[in-house]
This record gives sequence, structure tokens and C-alpha cells, in this order.
Amino acid sequence: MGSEHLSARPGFVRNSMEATMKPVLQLSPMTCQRIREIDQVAMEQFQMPGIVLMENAGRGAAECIHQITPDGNVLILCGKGNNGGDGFTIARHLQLAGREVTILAMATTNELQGDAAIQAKIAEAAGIQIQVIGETDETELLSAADVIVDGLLGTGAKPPLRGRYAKVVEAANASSAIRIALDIPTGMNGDTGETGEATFRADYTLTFAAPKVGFEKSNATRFTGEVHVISIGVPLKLLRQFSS
Ligand SMILES: NC(=O)C1=CN([C@@H]2O[C@H](COP(=O)(O)OP(=O)(O)OC[C@H]3O[C@@H](n4cnc5c(N)ncnc54)[C@H](O)[C@@H]3O)[C@@H](O)[C@H]2O)[C@H](O)CC1
Ligand SMILES: [K+]
Repeated sequence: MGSEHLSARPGFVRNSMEATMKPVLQLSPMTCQRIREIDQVAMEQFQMPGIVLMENAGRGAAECIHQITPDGNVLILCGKGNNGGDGFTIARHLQLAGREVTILAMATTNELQGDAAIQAKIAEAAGIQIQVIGETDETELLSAADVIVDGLLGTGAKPPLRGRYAKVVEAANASSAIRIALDIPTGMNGDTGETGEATFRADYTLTFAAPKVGFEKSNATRFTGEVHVISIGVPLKLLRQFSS
């Protein structure tokens, strides 16, 4: 029996957020440095390669994006670091769910390093459309998007934005698309909540592992929008080590 008949069967659990498991332990807000310590402990003490953390982050974020915006084309802005790597990962999972996905990358794949480079190569092999800034009409891409995902900068960046990042963020803010930030709205300091003149104004922020302390600062919600915490799949024992 083809899968298309499965959903007709009464009691069939459709793929939805309800079907996605949530950690039993929610971590309190943390600094970016503390979050990076979670990565380090996961890799060094729990033998979890970084690419596994990124795959978990990307898949969890993709499921949430598909739940928040069940249809419409998605433009994913990918920076040069692992925040961008999350974006490449998300693109594959949204494509798998049948969504129309385009990536606007701030660098070519061979300029990327580490886990981000791996995810970008997988996305390329998967045939996902990747446009590189400066080699495409980004204004056209941004104005045509129904959903814009901000995978430009995360915990590894400190404002003010350098180079073309500010222009892309301002063009995204001017669009009528639903805006979803990955981890931290680009342009915001995750520790202080301070925002520069160009800060991604998100309707939703999907933040990894734990909320960032900066999100609690005044007027931060103007840029984070509704915050959802996305699990990166580290063991409960590790979460317990980091829960205050
Ligand atoms: N444990 C977790 O939560 C996990 C988080 N993941 C994701 O990884 C990013 C952090 O990645 P990292 O490579 O350390 O840094 P970024 O991608 O945020 O940025 C680095 C990148 O940006 C350039 N840069 C720095 N400052 C600026 C600036 N002011 N203007 C322009 N460009 C800047 C810098 O040169 C680098 O190229 C985290 O946020 C999560 O999204 C993992 O995927 C999973 C585990
Ligand atoms: K971001």
C-alpha cells in the first residue's frame, strides 16, 4: 500500500510538531560562550561529532519552520560559519518535505570550512539552488520570497555587521516575507541584546540548545519575535550538567 493511503487510516499520526520529541529538560538562558561549552563537552566527553549537532539543529529547525509556515517558497540566507551551515542543512530537509527552497550564500562553497562546508556540499549534491551574493540579483530573490530564514550570523559574531551583511539584512527587513532567525537575529549581540543599525527583525527566532541571555533585555523581542528552543540532540546527562 502506497504511503499516500496511510494518512486516510483513522488514528494515523501525521508528521507534525506533536510527533517531534522535546527534551524533558529545558535549559535556562545562557551566554554564547556557555553555549559553545555545550558544543565542546558534547564533542569531547560524549563523542558527538560537530556535524551530528548541526544535523540535529538543522532538522529540528526545519520541522519548526514547516510547522510555522506550512507553505510558500523559502529563501535561506547563509553566512560563512556554522550558522550558515545550519541553513544549508535546513534547506535539504525542507526540500525533502516538498518545499521550494533557494539559498542566498555570502560565500562560495569552497570558501567555507568544517561542518558548514560539508553541509553546503551535500546541499549542492542534492541539487538545491544556491545563489552567491554579488553573482545574483539578491534584491529580486528577497522580494520574491514568502519566507526568509536568517542563517547569516549566530553565536560566533559580534555586531556591527561587516561587508554586505548589513545590506542583505536591511533588504530582508524591507520585504513582506515571514522572517525566521536561526539561533540569534543577525546584528544582535546574543549576550547583551544590543542591536546595531542593521538587525534582522524576526517574526520567530529558532534558537539552539538554550535561549540566549540577551533575549531578555528590553526591546530584544522587537528583533527576536517569538522564540522557540530547538534541541541539538545532546544527551540528557549533558543537559543536567548545564542546568543551573
Ligand atoms: N551548540 C549549538 O548551539 C550549536 C550551534 N550551531 C550553530 O553554529 C553557530 C555558531 O557558528 P560559528 O561558526 O561559531 O559562528 P557564526 O556562524 O555565528 O559566524 C562566524 C562567521 O561570521 C563572520 N563574522 C563574525 N563577526 C562578523 C560581523 N560582525 N560581520 C560580518 N561577519 C562576521 C566570521 O568571520 C565567521 O565567518 C551557532 O550560532 C549555531 O547556528 C551548530 O550548528 C550546532 C550546535
Ligand atoms: K542568525
